[in-house]
Amino acid sequence: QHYTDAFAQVNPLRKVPALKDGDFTLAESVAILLYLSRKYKAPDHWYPQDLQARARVDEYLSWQHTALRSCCTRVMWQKLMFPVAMGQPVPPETLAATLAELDRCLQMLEDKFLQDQAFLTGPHISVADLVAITELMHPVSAGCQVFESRPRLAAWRQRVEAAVGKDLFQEAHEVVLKAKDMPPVDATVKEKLKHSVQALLK
Ligand SMILES: N[C@@H](CCC(=O)N[C@@H](CS)C(=O)NCC(=O)O)C(=O)O
Repeated sequence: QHYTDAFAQVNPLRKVPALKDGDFTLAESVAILLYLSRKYKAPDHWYPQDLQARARVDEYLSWQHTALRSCCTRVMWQKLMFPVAMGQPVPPETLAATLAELDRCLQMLEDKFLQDQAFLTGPHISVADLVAITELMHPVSAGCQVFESRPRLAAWRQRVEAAVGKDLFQEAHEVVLKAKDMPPVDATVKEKLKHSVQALLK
């Protein structure tokens, strides 16, 4: 669907997510999240007005794109999507290097961001926690034990789930957690995806 002309009208980058609000269209997940939190005047803790509290959230959102998000996506593709959905084996040394990078990223997430706080950017949940938990569910869906040997991160995950509510938490991750059961993609889709996903093999 994201390769159709109709979708390109909404997001010429042909990526999801994309937002259409009346005549206004917007790409990029973080920009969409901040747009929605401002439009609906979400409670302050999600994206605080306070200069430095907001800067902490911005700091996380800037870091995650090239760090946690990048390696969680690559783990999911290398461990699950290439071998299972695309029928393309991944060299074991490539996967091993990506998993080692995930480990380093998780350590940074704990040491630099979470520290001894309740949430990633302080005592209250913010959009940073939402962005982080959704990324972490990608390696979880591929069978990685992200939380098992990390009690601080596991306790944070529980706090995020409690803060958003169990049902919403489950609903938000339902699709990604079912990725392992998806049938192999057909040849046409594989051909279309080929170019955009090859970079995830590095
Ligand atoms: N920086 C973008 C990345 C968007 C992105 O890469 N989306 C993926 C799904 S998570 C996608 O649309 N992949 C399909 C493709 O590349 O063909 C964001 O955060 O929204």
